[in-house]
Amino acid sequence: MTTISVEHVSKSFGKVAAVDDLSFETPPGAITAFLGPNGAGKTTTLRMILGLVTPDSGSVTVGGRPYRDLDRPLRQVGAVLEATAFHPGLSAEAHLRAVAIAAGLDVARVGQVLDLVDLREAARRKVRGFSLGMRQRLALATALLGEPGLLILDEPANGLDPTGIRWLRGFLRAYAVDGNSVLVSSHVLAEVEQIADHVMILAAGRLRWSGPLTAGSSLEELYLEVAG
Ligand SMILES: Nc1ncnc2c1ncn2[C@@H]1O[C@H](COP(=O)(O)OP(=O)(O)OP(=O)(O)O)[C@@H](O)[C@H]1O
Repeated sequence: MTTISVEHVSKSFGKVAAVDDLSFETPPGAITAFLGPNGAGKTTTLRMILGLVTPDSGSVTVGGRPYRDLDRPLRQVGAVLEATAFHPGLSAEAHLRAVAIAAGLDVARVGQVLDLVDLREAARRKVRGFSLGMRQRLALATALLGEPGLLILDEPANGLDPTGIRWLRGFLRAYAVDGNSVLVSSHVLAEVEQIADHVMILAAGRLRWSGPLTAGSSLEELYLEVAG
């Protein structure tokens, strides 16, 4: 069970306090949504969890250890951050094979993840011709290669068509039901209401609200009250 633990974390860029004394733990086996206005510090926090940004103070661990100290990170954490870059001249399949080989994962997993994200038919096409939604699916396939217990997704529904959004919802629910954890950052409150078990609302780098989503109460009202 891979839990994220953030303890008294702060990060400034020059005079901007992007994250200010932030503490939280993600509940295991659940879908947690990370919400907040533009510039609230969500992406900075996700990047600190993944060891891409170093906090000025505090501690960030995944399954009890800093991300950079994980022995086989792709087996523990799958991440899709914004603007995921692929080599445009590679096919989806070649991209996935390259990542699998580099990470010491079984290449047989490539076919499985292509099926999981429903990209099998486009597997041999060059990524340069992929739509935004297809890129999202490929990014998710890449994140799933190591069968991680934790998925971290930044705006995963961005670019997906309505069928794709429904598919993503079902996929993430099944993934969480299997005992895995999902942390998803989003601005689409209607989508979050349908998908999340637990919500964290960040504003100006601080956690303003955290708790389970309760049926019948309006997330939009709560969000506007807390962060608006
Ligand atoms: N590399 C950086 N250099 C300078 N400032 C940065 C950097 N990264 C983030 N910031 C600043 O830190 C603050 C938090 O940004 P962050 O991207 O974490 O917000 P966010 O909640 O993800 O916003 P959005 O919803 O718009 O994606 C912003 O004021 C942003 O300009």
